Amino acid sequence: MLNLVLFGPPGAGKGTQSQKLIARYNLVHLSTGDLLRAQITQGTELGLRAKKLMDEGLLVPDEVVIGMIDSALNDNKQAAGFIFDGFPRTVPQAESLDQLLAKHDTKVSCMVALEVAEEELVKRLLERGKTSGRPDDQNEEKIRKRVTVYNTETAQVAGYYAQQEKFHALNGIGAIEDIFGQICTILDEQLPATSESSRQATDEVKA
Ligand SMILES: Nc1ncnc2c1ncn2[C@@H]1O[C@H](COP(=O)(O)OP(=O)(O)O)[C@@H](O)[C@H]1O
Ligand SMILES: [Mg+2]
Repeated sequence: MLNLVLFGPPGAGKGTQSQKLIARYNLVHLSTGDLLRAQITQGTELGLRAKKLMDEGLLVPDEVVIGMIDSALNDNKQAAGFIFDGFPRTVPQAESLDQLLAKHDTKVSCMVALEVAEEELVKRLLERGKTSGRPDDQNEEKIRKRVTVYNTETAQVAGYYAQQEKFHALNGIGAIEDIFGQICTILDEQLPATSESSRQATDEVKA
């Protein structure tokens, strides 16, 4: 299985790249933000609690998002792999993800972090806010608050994966296609030698 943790601050391009990656690698996209917004739309109790925190740019408690990921993994037992987008956001969440994946006899393949400077994030999210309908995209103060929460609470998750030699950083400023190509290069290295190399080997045998 190919399990990618796609990492980066709000507005870094995780959702954009995830849409391209799921098509190419046949992965299931698990965005905790999207899962929480679905709960809010459905008006569940969990959604109501989450909305208050999300509107303020704050993190939802670890056990809430871990529970959602646990169910999503159980609901997708046939998946070729997953993209974790917006999760894990804390080190305890990263530790829980390892435990959850171990129950399914798999593990995180790698983390790709998209690095984008704050001014560019603010610009992108204000632009996204014109159409996203997301209350947390609507004003600059809230956006900066989310970036601060990312820097203080979330950025250290990168160190967790660096220790395991799974960390890859990319410049998230540039053409969407170029960044996609760079992520693909990293992911292709993670794949077992089934696709490119063994296809070549098979061709050689045939020839
Ligand atoms: N490489 C890029 N260059 C310019 N704009 C981008 C790039 N990647 C994403 N965007 C735009 O930035 C905004 C945030 O991207 P998104 O994928 O929603 O980020 P995230 O999921 O990390 O919060 C979107 O409006 C998107 O169209
Ligand atoms: Mg997103």
